[in-house]
Amino acid sequence: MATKTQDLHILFFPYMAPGHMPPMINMAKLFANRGVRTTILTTPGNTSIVKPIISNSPVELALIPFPSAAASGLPEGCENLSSIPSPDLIPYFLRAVFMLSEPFDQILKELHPNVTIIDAFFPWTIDITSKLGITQLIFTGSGFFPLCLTDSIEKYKPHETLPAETESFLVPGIPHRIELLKTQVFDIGKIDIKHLDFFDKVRDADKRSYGTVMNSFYELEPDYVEHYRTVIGRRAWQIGPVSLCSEGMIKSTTTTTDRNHECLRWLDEKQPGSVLYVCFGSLCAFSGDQLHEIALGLVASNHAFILVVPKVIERDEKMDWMPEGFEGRINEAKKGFVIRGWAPQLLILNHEAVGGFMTHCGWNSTLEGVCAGLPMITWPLFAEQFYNERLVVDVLKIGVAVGMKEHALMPEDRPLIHGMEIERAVSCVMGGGEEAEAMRKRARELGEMAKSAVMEDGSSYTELTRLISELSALHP
Ligand SMILES: O=c1ccn([C@@H]2O[C@H](COP(=O)(O)OP(=O)(O)O[C@H]3O[C@H](CO)[C@@H](O)[C@H](O)[C@H]3O)[C@@H](O)[C@H]2O)c(=O)[nH]1
Repeated sequence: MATKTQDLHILFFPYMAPGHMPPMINMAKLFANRGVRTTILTTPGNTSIVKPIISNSPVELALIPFPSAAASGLPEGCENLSSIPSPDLIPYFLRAVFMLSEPFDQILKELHPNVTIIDAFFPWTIDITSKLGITQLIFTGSGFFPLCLTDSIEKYKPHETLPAETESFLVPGIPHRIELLKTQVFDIGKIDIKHLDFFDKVRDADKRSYGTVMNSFYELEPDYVEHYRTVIGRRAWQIGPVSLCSEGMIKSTTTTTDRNHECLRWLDEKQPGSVLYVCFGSLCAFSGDQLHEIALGLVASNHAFILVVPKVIERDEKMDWMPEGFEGRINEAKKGFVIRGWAPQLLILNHEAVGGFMTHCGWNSTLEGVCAGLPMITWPLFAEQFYNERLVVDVLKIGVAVGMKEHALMPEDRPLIHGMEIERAVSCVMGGGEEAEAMRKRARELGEMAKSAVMEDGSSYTELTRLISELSALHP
C-alpha cells in the first residue's frame, strides 16, 4: 500500500561532530528517497560537511547562525566539536550550543516542519517543539546494546555497591552475561559537574520525545531491540546501517579527494584480507608514548597496516612518537602506510585488501566495521565505547580486546598498552588458525546481514516504511 507522504516535512538537526553529522544526513536522504520532504539544519561553518552528502538529492539545507562571538572564548569558525583546538574550550562550545535555542525557535516558525529528528545532545529543543506542536524524534547516535547497558547501570548502580577490592561486576537484567570493570563505566555523574545537568536534560528530553530513530539493524542486536522496547518501554525504529542505505551510498558519501587518496592505490597492491586498518575515530587523542607502543606493536606483528594519526591525536605536531627508523622501515618494506589527518574510512574498510580493523568502538566505526564484514581489535577509550566493545567481543564474537581497562577522556589519564599486547591482539585477528577463521566467517556473515537489512523488504527497509506510515498518520 502506498504511503501518503506529501504532507510530511521532517527537519533533521544533527549535533556538530563527525560521529553525529554524516549518519543523520544519510538518514535524511533515506526519508527523501521515499518521497518525504526533508530539511537539514546546521550552522554555516558545517555546510561543507552537509553539501557533498546531499548533492544530487532533494534534501533541503537550512542555516542557523552559530554564536561564536557571544560565546566568547571560542575561536571564530569553530563550529564543530572536531575543530576545537583544546579540550579546555569544550565548555564554551557547549554554551554556544545552548544559545542556539532562540534562532531555532524562529527557524521552526518559518519552516513549519511537522516532525523533527533531533540529536539527543540538543535536549533544550524539546521545550520548543512541544510548544509548537511538532512531533519530536530523537537520534542518539549509538545502538540498542549500549543504551540498554546504560539504562541497567543507571537503574541498579551495580558498580557502586561492590566491595572496594572487587574490580568487576555483571550488568543486571540484560539478555547476556556481560561483565564490566568498575573503571569502564561511563560515569555520566562525573561529567555533569561541568555540564549543567546536561545528561539529566538529555534523559528528560528523551522521555518526552515521541521515540528514537536508531542507526542499527534488527539482526545485529535483536535481544536488545526487544529489551529496549519491552523492558525499558521506549518507542524505537532501527533503520540502518544508514551508511549502506541506498545504492552507491558509500560513493555518494565520500568526496573525490577521498576517492583519490593515495592509500587506496597502496591497498590495490596488497593481497585480499592482508591489511589491518587502525583508526580511533574523530575525537580521540593519544600520548606520544602510546603512539610509540602502537607503532612497535604493529611492526612486531609483521602484518601490513594503515595507521591513521589525525591532527587531534598527534596534538603536538612535533611530538616525537615514532620509533627510530619506523617510517623508513615500513615504507621500504611497503608494510605500513601512515595517514596524518582524515582517512577515507568507508573506502578503506570496504577495500578487499583490508582484513581487520583496530577501532576505538565509536558506534559509527563499529557499525562500519560490521558492514564491511571485518573482524575487529577493540580499544575503547571513553563514552559508551567500552559497552560497544562487549557487543563486538562477547555477543557477536567478532573481535579481540586489546585490553584497555580504564575509561578516560584525557590521554595522560590512561594506562599504557604495551606493544606486546598490541602484537598479541593483531596476531589473534589477522593470523591463521581455526579460531581466527571462525571469527572472520562470523564477521562476513554479519556483513551480509547488514546489507540485506537495507534492501527492499529487508528489516530496516520495512521498519522505515512503518515509521513513515506512523508519522504520516499523525500528520494527515
Ligand atoms: O580519519 C577518519 C576518522 C573517522 N572517520 C569517520 O568518522 C566517524 C567517527 O565516528 P565514531 O566511530 O562513532 O567515533 P567518534 O567520532 O569518536 O564518535 C563519538 O560519537 C559516537 C556516536 O554517538 C559515539 O559512539 C562515540 O563514543 C563518540 O566518541 C566514522 O563514521 C568514521 O568513518 C573518517 O571517515 N576518517
